[in-house]
Amino acid sequence: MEPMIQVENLCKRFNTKGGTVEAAKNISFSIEKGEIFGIIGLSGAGKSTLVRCLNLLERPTSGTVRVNGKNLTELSEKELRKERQKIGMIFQHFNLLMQRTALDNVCFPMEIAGIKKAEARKKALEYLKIVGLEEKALSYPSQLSGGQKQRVAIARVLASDPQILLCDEATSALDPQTTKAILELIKEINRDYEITVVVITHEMSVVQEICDKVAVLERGALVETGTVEELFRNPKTDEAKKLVFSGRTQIQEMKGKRLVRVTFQEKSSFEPVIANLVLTYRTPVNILYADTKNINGQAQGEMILQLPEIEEVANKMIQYLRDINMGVEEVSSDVG
Ligand SMILES: Nc1ncnc2c1ncn2[C@@H]1O[C@H](COP(=O)(O)OP(=O)(O)OP(=O)(O)O)[C@@H](O)[C@H]1O
Repeated sequence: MEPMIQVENLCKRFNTKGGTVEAAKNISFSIEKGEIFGIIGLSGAGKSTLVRCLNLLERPTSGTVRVNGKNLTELSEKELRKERQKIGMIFQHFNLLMQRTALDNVCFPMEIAGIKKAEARKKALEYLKIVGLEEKALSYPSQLSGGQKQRVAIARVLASDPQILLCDEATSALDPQTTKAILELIKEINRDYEITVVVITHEMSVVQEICDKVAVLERGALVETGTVEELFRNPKTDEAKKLVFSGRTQIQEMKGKRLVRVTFQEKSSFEPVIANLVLTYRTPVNILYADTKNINGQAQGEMILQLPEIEEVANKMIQYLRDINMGVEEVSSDVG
């Protein structure tokens, strides 16, 4: 099957007074239909430029962008407008029309598409219901919380019946709890409406929460692509390591002394637990030993972890492991 989005040798250069900025350097990747694909990078890496090139809001200097097999760079303005309707977008600052109610914001793309007012309102209410905001239909954006505003923006995207949803730092202005809820909603939409999703973010936790695959951008170049699991388990480039942990220096400086023995029922649960632990506290741990033992006919996993030196982080990690029902005991450093 043809990829939903296929980018080949995409370059974008900006000519500024200070010289030429290469915001995208020979980027190639493809996104399959129904996938949730993350593009992650630090500030200035070129994420916004790349996502704007995907719907040609920004015209690439060279290279191609194919959506559903159509090369967008070859289309006329009129054809391009038609193709763009299939690509919805949500933003960090929501971009709602402040003078319109939530309902009228959702009606907006339908009005432009020439749908009759009564029908548009009926549909808009349905979309607001899908995003869990039916009772706020007549509220103005200024009367809504950040999470609610993003829900309206998502309902507005649904109203244009897109095949692709581009999310440009869509949760960056939200608190962790609201972020989780919005990511959950995006996942639901991806599943229920088979909308392919592209998530632009600087936060690894967002990628972990929602993405199937991820591409790492560094100074305009795509340095690593793979499944989210691969990136967590084995980040190859420095940039990916920097994103997975909070910084390389921290890895080098790790001199943790405290050892804990962690036990659990299934060996299979060990990898996601460590990935989550490292990601939650942005600090690596050393696995000194891991095995499965057969105890009374039951598979029992056992791990010896070396925790980071910072006591506060180590204590939090122990609590985290206890909270998810793992057996945790401190051991002296002469184990093994
Ligand atoms: N219109 C423009 N004219 C000149 N330079 C630009 C333009 N847009 C972006 N750039 C430059 O391109 C590079 C990438 O910027 P971009 O906004 O795509 O990065 P980003 O990863 O989205 O960063 P952030 O997360 O901070 O928004 C930067 O060096 C930026 O200064």
